Amino acid sequence: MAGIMFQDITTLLLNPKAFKDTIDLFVERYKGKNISVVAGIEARGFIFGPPIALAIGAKFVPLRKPRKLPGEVISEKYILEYGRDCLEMHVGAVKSGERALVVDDLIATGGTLCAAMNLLERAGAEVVECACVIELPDLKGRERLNGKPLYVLVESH
Ligand SMILES: O=P(O)(O)OC[C@H]1O[C@H](OP(=O)(O)OP(=O)(O)O)[C@H](O)[C@@H]1O
Ligand SMILES: Nc1ncnc2[nH]cnc12
Repeated sequence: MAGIMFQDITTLLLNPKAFKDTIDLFVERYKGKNISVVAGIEARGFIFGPPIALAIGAKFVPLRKPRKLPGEVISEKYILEYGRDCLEMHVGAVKSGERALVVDDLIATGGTLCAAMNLLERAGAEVVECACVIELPDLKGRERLNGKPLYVLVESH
């Protein structure tokens, strides 16, 4: 993609110690926080979300691109650094009042995380925090999260 400095997490996955250390940092932060839902964003949030969910005893809820989930869904459209897209979540996956963590690999403009939080909040969940491995702070994605806390492991300028 012309003009985009693509941040690739696949090299991290090739190093089992680095991958485990990454997951452990999130698990240390979120265990014992009464979080019952880890929502992961397709596609790269599906890599980091499930191991965190298993370690803290939460269910994993996939937030998917359109027309991938077989059941009834709610949808949120959003705009990102290189186009527009939409996220969907199964109706009934999350109950009203549940405490949720949203996980993705990276925040750029924040549009994706904003759409994810909207889906969870429409289902009545309380989003406790968003967690990403990488933040691109120059794109000011944090400002689109309506004051919701965002935890990241590294910033890339
Ligand atoms: O903060 P934003 O500007 O919304 O961008 C961040 C999103 O962009 C990337 O996913 P992408 O939409 O490229 O999809 P993919 O994971 O399926 O490759 C990344 O994994 C985040 O989900
Ligand atoms: N620069 C970037 N690198 C990787 N994933 C992205 N998603 C949005 N912007 C991105």
